[in-house]
Amino acid sequence: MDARHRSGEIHVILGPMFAGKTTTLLRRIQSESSNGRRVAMVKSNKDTRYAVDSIVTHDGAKMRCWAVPELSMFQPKLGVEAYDKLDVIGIDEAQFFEDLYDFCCHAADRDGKIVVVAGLDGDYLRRGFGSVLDIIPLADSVTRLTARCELCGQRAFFTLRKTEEKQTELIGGADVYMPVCREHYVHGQTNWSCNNCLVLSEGPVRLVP
Ligand SMILES: Nc1ncnc2c1ncn2[C@@H]1O[C@H](COP(=O)(O)OP(=O)(O)O)[C@@H](O)[C@H]1O
Ligand SMILES: Cc1cn([C@H]2C[C@H](O)[C@@H](COP(=O)(O)O)O2)c(=O)[nH]c1=O
Repeated sequence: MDARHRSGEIHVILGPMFAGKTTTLLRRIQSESSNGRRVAMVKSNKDTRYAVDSIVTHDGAKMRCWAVPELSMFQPKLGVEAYDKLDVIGIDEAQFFEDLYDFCCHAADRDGKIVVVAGLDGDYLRRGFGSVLDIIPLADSVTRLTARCELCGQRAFFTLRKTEEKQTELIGGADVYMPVCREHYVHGQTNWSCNNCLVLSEGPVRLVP
């Protein structure tokens, strides 16, 4: 059946860095493809860490994708005919797309696509990242994955930045970030502010050389 004639779906995969979001996305897209669905993957062209035109997990699994600055450019880049034939669209690094909400709405509600979205729900300060949290009310399913705390092995819910850069967007991997549990997130900050309180802590870990 043509995708336009069935109702679409939106599935969202969230979590800190190293939680397996991209791995889960790739598996889902590969499984849809094995079931005969026509699939395409898209990521932000801001992320050139491992490859320009592939989505790559931290342990090296990869799949070809379209890299675009904004999702509105996906259909023009792919071509209208190819877009119309698609059943499933996988989006990685969703936090970098400002037009995520509109794209997901149109793709699922209007065009009948199954959209699988992977991204960071929070930035290094644990604030909502980009438009990722905005699409939760649109979703059929939301899966929040956890990583392993790099300092104690407990479940990690947060991403700690190891460097002193302050801008929200800073492309990087294990050189810049690590997954941590709540305790090590709090103690890993040399100073941080929350709800107007400032805590100065030396903590057990020294992150900034
Ligand atoms: N601290 C870490 N540094 C580098 N790789 C890690 C670390 N923790 C986990 N990994 C690897 O990363 C994989 C998950 O990669 P990926 O799916 O790309 O995660 P995400 O997209 O959530 O960042 C794990 O299966 C593991 O092999
Ligand atoms: C926490 C945080 C992350 N980023 C960047 C760092 C990476 O390039 C991506 C996340 O990639 P992953 O597939 O989830 O491992 O986002 C950022 O720019 N700002 C942040 O606060």
